[in-house]
Amino acid sequence: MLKVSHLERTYPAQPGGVAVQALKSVSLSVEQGDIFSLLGPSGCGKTTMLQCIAGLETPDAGRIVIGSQTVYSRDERTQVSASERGLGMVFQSYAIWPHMSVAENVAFPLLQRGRNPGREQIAQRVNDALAMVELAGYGNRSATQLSGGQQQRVALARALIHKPRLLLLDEPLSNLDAKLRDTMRTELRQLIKSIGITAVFVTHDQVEAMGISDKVALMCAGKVVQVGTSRDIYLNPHTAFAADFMGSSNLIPCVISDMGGERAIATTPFGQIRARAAAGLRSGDEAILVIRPNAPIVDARPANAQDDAAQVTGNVASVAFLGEKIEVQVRLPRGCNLVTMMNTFDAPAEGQEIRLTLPAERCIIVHRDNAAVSTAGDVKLAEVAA
Ligand SMILES: Nc1ncnc2c1ncn2[C@@H]1O[C@H](COP(=O)(O)OP(=O)(O)OP(=O)(O)O)[C@@H](O)[C@H]1O
Repeated sequence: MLKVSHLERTYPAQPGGVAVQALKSVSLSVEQGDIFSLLGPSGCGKTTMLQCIAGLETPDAGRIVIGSQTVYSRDERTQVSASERGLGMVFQSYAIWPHMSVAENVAFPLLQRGRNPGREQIAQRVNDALAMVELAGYGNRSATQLSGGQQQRVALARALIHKPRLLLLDEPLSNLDAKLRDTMRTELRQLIKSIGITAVFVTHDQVEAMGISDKVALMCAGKVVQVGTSRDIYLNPHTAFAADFMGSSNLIPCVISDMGGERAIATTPFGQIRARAAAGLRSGDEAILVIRPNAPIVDARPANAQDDAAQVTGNVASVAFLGEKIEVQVRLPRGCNLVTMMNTFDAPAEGQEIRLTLPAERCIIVHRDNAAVSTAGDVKLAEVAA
């Protein structure tokens, strides 16, 4: 449905500033009917990407194809205008007009284009769009009489009124409070899926991306660094950045001391750990061992994993109460802290000795990159190598 190839966009330097390379040869493709998220930290290029797809920003190079239509190609000198791309957009601010009724807000794009389709047809299309977002019967209300979540649905109805082939959403939930955001995330996914439209969704919130998307493109500094389902990126990150941004992780510097078949051995400050390894790593490489907080099994040894699970012993440094779960920091040998999640009812005492089993299939060795190695204390890689 959408294919972006080698897209480049550099914002020219402002007086006294430097040029910003916002997109560096970005390629991705989105399947028909998928909700596809662009996820990454602030400034990584998500909005620039979305605006290039929308035709609101002109790339410097590359190609964008929507359906079978090339809407931008530098080589072919093609540039289809935003209004001719057949897209619907929902922005962070919703851009709902407070002085208009719900129906007038939704009808706005029909009247804007200067081809007024006639009262009856407008009313029919507004009613259809409102029904799609489950706001049938709300047309005569003032837009200000709606809750934040309902206003967001009005914005969605307005984006759908032209029956777009692709829906673009730029952080559409970020103005809602935390609890409503959770509800709306589920609701928005159900709505988009029931309409059957393909959607590209921009967010910097990994929980939001995981909850709403069929696929995620993880972006960092103008590049797409990994594409996959949320589950795939969570379970099989390629880099420390991907592990750190998608979920939370213990990132431990290590050296790969053996690589055989599906398992590798990571030499870490607290011993040798068997783990899976990301593609492209070799024996002798300096790398990062990723241990998700929910990976260790506390004070237990799985009966069927005797040879494939390392055991480490440490002391409880701190216990943080988070409701259903508690976060336990375990101080391991040579200054390493490992964060693990435990059931609230199993809370250990601070200072208590604790034994962790680390099954190999739950640990993964990934490529080093610039992600902060956050939980490994002050251990230096050189020490590990020694
Ligand atoms: N009009 C502009 N002129 C100059 N630089 C810009 C412009 N728009 C964006 N940038 C820069 O381009 C880079 C990418 O910005 P972009 O808005 O695409 O990132 P983002 O991932 O959407 O960030 P956020 O999540 O904060 O919205 C940033 O360094 C930003 O400062």
